Amino acid sequence: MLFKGGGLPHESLALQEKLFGAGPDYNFMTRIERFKNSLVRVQHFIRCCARYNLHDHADKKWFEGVAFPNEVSVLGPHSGMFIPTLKEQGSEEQIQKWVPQAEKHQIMGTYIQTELGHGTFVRGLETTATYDPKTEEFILNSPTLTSIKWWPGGLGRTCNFGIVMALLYIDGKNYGMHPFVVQLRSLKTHEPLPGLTMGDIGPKFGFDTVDNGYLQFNHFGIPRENMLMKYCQVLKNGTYTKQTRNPKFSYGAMIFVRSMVVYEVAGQGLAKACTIAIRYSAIRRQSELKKSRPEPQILDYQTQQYKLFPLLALAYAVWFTGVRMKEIYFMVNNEIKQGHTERLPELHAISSGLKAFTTSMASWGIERCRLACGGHGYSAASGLPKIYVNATGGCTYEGENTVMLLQCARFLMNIYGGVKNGRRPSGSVNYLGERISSRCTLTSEFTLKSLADAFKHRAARMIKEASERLNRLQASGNDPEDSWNLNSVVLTKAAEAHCHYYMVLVFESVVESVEDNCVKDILRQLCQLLALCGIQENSGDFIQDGFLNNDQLELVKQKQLSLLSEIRPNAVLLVDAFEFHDVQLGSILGRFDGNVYENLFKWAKKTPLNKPEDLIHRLLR
Ligand SMILES: CC(C)(COP(=O)(O)OP(=O)(O)OC[C@H]1O[C@@H](n2cnc3c(N)ncnc32)[C@H](O)[C@@H]1OP(=O)(O)O)[C@@H](O)C(=O)NCCC(=O)NCCSC(=O)/C=C/CCCCCCCCCCCCC(=O)O
Ligand SMILES: Cc1cc2nc3c(=O)[nH]c(=O)nc-3n(C[C@H](O)[C@H](O)[C@H](O)COP(=O)(O)OP(=O)(O)OC[C@H]3O[C@@H](n4cnc5c(N)ncnc54)[C@H](O)[C@@H]3O)c2cc1C
Repeated sequence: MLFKGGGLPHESLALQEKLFGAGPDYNFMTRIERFKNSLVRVQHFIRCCARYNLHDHADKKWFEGVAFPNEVSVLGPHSGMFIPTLKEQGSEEQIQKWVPQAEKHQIMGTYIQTELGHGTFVRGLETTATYDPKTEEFILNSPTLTSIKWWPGGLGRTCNFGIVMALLYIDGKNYGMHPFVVQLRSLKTHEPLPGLTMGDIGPKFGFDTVDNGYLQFNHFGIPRENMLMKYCQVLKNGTYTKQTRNPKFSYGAMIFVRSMVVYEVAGQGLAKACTIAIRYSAIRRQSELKKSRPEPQILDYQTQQYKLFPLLALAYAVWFTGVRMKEIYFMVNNEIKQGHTERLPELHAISSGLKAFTTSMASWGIERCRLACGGHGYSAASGLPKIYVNATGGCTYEGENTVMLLQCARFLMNIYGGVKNGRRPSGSVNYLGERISSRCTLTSEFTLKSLADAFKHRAARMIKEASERLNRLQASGNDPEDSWNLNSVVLTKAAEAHCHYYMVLVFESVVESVEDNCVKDILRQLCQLLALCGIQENSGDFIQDGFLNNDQLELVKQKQLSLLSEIRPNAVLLVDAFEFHDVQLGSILGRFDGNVYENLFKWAKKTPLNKPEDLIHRLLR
């Protein structure tokens, strides 16, 4: 690991200092300036990776965090979607043809699926790719206004290639959604190719540094060889062949990004927000805790600890879960490459569920961190607004969270139904094969095992009840689709309970794996706090079937509050342990040196509004 801990080559830090610190500040730029500035940094990033022979993936990701603090550049869709899709869905010759160019950034690609009228419902997408055996071409077309491609990152001005998801038609027959490699712009002039209408979709809630764009096809021809043909082929004469029964292989890029989002977006975003809020809370002194005593650090108020320490515990939990999610993705993906696709449904379910669960929790948590920082939390100088608007996009892109929870619930219903027919579940759902014990083992010791068992009980019960309610709805005369919709709130909650249990279980396993007793004790406290807060915030789920009683809930609350003061001495160390460089944090409140006020004043004086300009003076006269 070349750069972990900030061993970044000096000039890159100098560039970052210039871009963020001494020079024009992101917060003082217009949207166009931010976009152009991001492109400058993309070029610098690519040059540095070549100059320092940066190939280790973790090193590149760390460096990306410095070059693009809390923002997505066009490298996101390019390396996060375009290249992985080529590798996963392309034939050997297609990989050889396009991947080297893409990895050298000779071509810049994006992933073009969503349309003006459809994002969630992929089967409702309208862009067509009609095969013409005479010219051996696919003719791409946007048949309606709602079929215009809309949202893809980098599509507006930057990317000259894209993977386009379109309905394949041969001899009038619709073969469904397939991926096509499409050159969008001339490699010489960078102008859109004839037959394409393209542009940027305009300002957004965040993502200022990315030109999310639109693309309208007007009978645009591409060679037959441009359909990605690892799993399905179209021969010259128009014959369609396929090597897989599972039509969802073409959805593979989405599983990859969902699996990565847990760590890269939710985990990193929440950990940064906790770092900023907890460091600032140790700096900020306010009000009077005791008469005639100096103003205390706001981190000494129990309410401030109650706001932030459960989020710190959650940040560690999402971080560990994100690492595990990546491990599972690469393991199952390798199995699929060997032809073993049995675990694809579970991978789809757990990646959908955890992507939804963790991005929702992280968005809520980042905003709570901002609120805990008072007025300065509301300043762009805190870095928290930018972290929030970029992280919360993860609740929508790569599958809107409600829909992703329903996908997870669909898998859980299938598994639960199978258990009733004698099938033994495995992996992340193995607990659904166990008898649900109604005996609660929670004691005042609150062992991690007993806490995990409580979440297991809650998830198993809610999945069982969702399945039984679905059956009752159907038995009372509703057709399967209406029964599903009338049960969908219960189903999403069952999916959340499953993901919550999964996250507590991962955290427990990490704590048990730690050998250093001091670290183990501190992480155990965080895991206990995570679980106790989960019980407190969802107490109805735990007392509904009598699993927990009021006395036990009182014990939960007492332990939760006592943990706050136990964690207080280590709180700053626990956020320092994330090892974010100041440039990665992008926050004056969260500076490692704690020198907040002097730098806040310096920063404010640089704001463009403070530049003496006749126009403003005239207006103010
Ligand atoms: C899944 C849908 C909702 C429904 O699909 P549908 O076809 O209708 O299927 P169903 O009828 O519901 O189910 C049929 C069966 O198919 C199974 N199924 C469904 N999907 C899959 C799948 N993907 N894989 C396997 N199996 C699947 C389903 O379970 C059913 O099985 P069964 O019958 O029950 O057995 C679908 O419509 C859908 O997916 N909708 C969501 C659309 C979506 O996700 N769009 C995303 C567009 S791209 C986008 O948004 C890009 C955003 C990028 C933003 C920038 C990101 C920056 C952050 C980068 C993150 C880090 C990257 C790091 C990279 C690096 O490390 O370098
Ligand atoms: C920052 C950002 C970057 C993006 N980048 C890309 C990209 O690079 N490439 C790309 O192709 N796309 C991209 N997208 C588009 C993104 O994938 C879609 O926005 C997303 O899939 C949601 O689809 P939609 O916008 O059509 O919302 P809709 O599907 O219209 O959803 C709107 C609302 O309806 C609800 N809803 C929809 N269907 C159901 C259902 N079945 N059950 C219950 N509720 C439902 C949803 O919960 C949601 O609240 C990006 C989006 C954002 C915000």
